Amino acid sequence: MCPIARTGLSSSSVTVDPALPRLRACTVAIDDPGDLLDYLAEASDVAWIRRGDGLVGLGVAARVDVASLDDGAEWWKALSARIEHSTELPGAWGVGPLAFGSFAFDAGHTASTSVLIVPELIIGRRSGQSWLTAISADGHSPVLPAKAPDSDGPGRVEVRPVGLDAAGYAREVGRLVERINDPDSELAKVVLARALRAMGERPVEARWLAKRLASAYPSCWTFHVDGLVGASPEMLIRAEGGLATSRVLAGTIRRSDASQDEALADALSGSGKDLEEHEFAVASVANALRPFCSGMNVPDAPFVLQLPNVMHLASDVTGVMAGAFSALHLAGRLHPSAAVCGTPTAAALAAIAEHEHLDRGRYAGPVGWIDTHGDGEWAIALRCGQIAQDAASITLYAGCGIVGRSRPDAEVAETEAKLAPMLGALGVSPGAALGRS
Ligand SMILES: C=C(O[C@H]1C=CC=C(C(=O)O)[C@@H]1O)C(=O)O
Repeated sequence: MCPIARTGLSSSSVTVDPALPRLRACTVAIDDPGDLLDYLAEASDVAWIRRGDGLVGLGVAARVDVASLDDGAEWWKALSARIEHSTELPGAWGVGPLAFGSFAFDAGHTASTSVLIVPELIIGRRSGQSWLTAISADGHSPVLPAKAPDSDGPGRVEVRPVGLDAAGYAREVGRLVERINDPDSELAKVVLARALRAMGERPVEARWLAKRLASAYPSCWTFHVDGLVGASPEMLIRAEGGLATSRVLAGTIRRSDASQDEALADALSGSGKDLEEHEFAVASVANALRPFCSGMNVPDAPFVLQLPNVMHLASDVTGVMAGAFSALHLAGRLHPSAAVCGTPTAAALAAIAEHEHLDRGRYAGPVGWIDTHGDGEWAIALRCGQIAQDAASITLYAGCGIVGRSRPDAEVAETEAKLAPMLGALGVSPGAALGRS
């Protein structure tokens, strides 16, 4: 049995639902367990990996479907108050009992649920320190399980559009550009997405995809929660000990070969159309975060973030929190940012519903984890796909910010570049999947 030495969170001001379980958590330091993704075995297991470090969660100690980020924040706050935690690593950020979650982009326009999962066992590693946390009703001690065996992957994969095909997407981009340029319209930017369904010869497995994504896109946050798997470059909100950080991306150029990188980076940072897209995204995040901060740093100009497939204009917005705000509470204020929705928000949401012809599900919604102190990391679920319940297929998504100067053919090409990570992880050549040889 794991001795209970201290509790995880003060329960002041939390209304405790008696239906919530009482849980005991025990954290122990361990030797390096190797590749964390090797431990993923079941579809309910969760993962959060960057540069080889991170977290995997196995089994389910508690799970809830919630209607909103705020409902999720309340549920976790109440459950946290019922978790007793003993730990060999007191004070270490993100170490201990956690909830992992994935939220729908627009709860009002989707058949998808939003979910929070508290795993029974968390295996973590950060900066050379590894640990195990067990969470259960009886407070048993954590034990490192055997690594799960590798599968053969999905085999031959067939890809088809869901909703709009490339020509339909280009047509809707053209219509949006006309609307945005109409002097009577309040619309300034709309992020329009498209989707592909990839069907495997064998089941599509999160672990297979996550391992390939984590190795090909190490600087991105590779995630898996409830069938949503991807490698996102965009951090909606990271909360650590009173500091809030958001990595805002908008404005994209496709990479070709390394000899072109400098010219491409110059072209991107000098592109008026991309800078306009980016400014809307930064303003939406900075304005939403400001009321919760006593001080903020909003960069005057973006830097160029280089990924294997694309370059993005990027800004790291930081703030010192003016109170104890949880990462999920802040995610609820920031989502949907103009990086995935548009400006102004309500008009952009309505335009998305009208022009996109797609249920986004959890694509472009927050995905991440939260600890019992309210700290955590919530990325925007981009460069991702949702595995079907029967694992026979995965739906892949990509979107682009449309402004008055956008060109339909260039936006189609940009969605193709953004689909490349998931297609590559599935072993499909993006050219073949998109009807180009
Ligand atoms: C909406 C997506 O990307 C966003 C993040 C970075 C750059 C973007 C852009 O340049 O349009 C998008 O705002 C996506 O990947 O599906």
